[in-house]
Amino acid sequence: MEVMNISRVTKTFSTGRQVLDDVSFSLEKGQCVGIIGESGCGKSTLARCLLQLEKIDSGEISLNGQLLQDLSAKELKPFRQQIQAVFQNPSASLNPKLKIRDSLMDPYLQFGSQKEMQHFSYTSNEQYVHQLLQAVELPACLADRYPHELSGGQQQRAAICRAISIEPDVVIMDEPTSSLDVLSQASLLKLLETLRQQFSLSYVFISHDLAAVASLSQHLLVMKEGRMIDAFPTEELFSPRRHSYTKELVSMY
Ligand SMILES: Nc1ncnc2c1ncn2[C@@H]1O[C@H](COP(=O)(O)OP(=O)(O)OP(=O)(O)O)[C@@H](O)[C@H]1O
Repeated sequence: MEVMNISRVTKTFSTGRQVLDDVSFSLEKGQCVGIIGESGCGKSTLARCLLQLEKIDSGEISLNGQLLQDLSAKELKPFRQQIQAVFQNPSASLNPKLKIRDSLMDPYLQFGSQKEMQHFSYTSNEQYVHQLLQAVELPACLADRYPHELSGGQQQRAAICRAISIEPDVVIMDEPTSSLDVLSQASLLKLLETLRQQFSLSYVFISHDLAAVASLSQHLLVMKEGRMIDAFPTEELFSPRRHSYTKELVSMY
């Protein structure tokens, strides 16, 4: 089942620079689409457009069959609980002034009480936060700490925890492992895979790290200068039919 569809999206900034040019792809429920490309090719802009944090010039972005780009902020609100984000820097998701428990409770207080949850249950804040931390393999004692009292890996787990706390359909991840050391990256990728399977999450995983993207994704899209120049199932990454630029990226690993 398709959860998200992106069709012929273009985006030009006020500087006159066209950053996205005719970008199309779809995301199936429970699957991960990986988007790879070098710095400046438009990956983060695409993530921001998918999240409706940037307006697109033309094309269509739909979530569960609903076109998003023409909705007002008020009309978008019900869709905000279906699509969540994880960014490279966990501080984009975790308020430094809030204890982890309060950051984790925030999406539920905004949206969760209106939504039937399949995997988490709410009887008290304490019990709900405990379940959330357990899902991302963090000890319950971290609930009472502030973000700066966690390691980088723990902060990113808490950011992921917040993103999945109201069981969204789609999680857009922009370089979620890039700020971490190699060991923390590997364990975070393993956790993301477990969560995808456990909660039937659909991911858009954006990174310049081909190995990370390929390890998590069922489908890969290659971006260059704002365009999708190659798209294929991950098992065909090494096929001789790949675009010359994809082969170049592969040869760098
Ligand atoms: N708000 C903005 N106004 C004008 N230009 C922008 C804006 N945001 C991004 N750009 C430009 O758009 C291009 C694509 O940027 P973007 O951040 O989407 O690339 P990226 O592929 O995510 O790069 P990186 O991997 O380095 O984060 C860059 O040339 C950037 O300078």
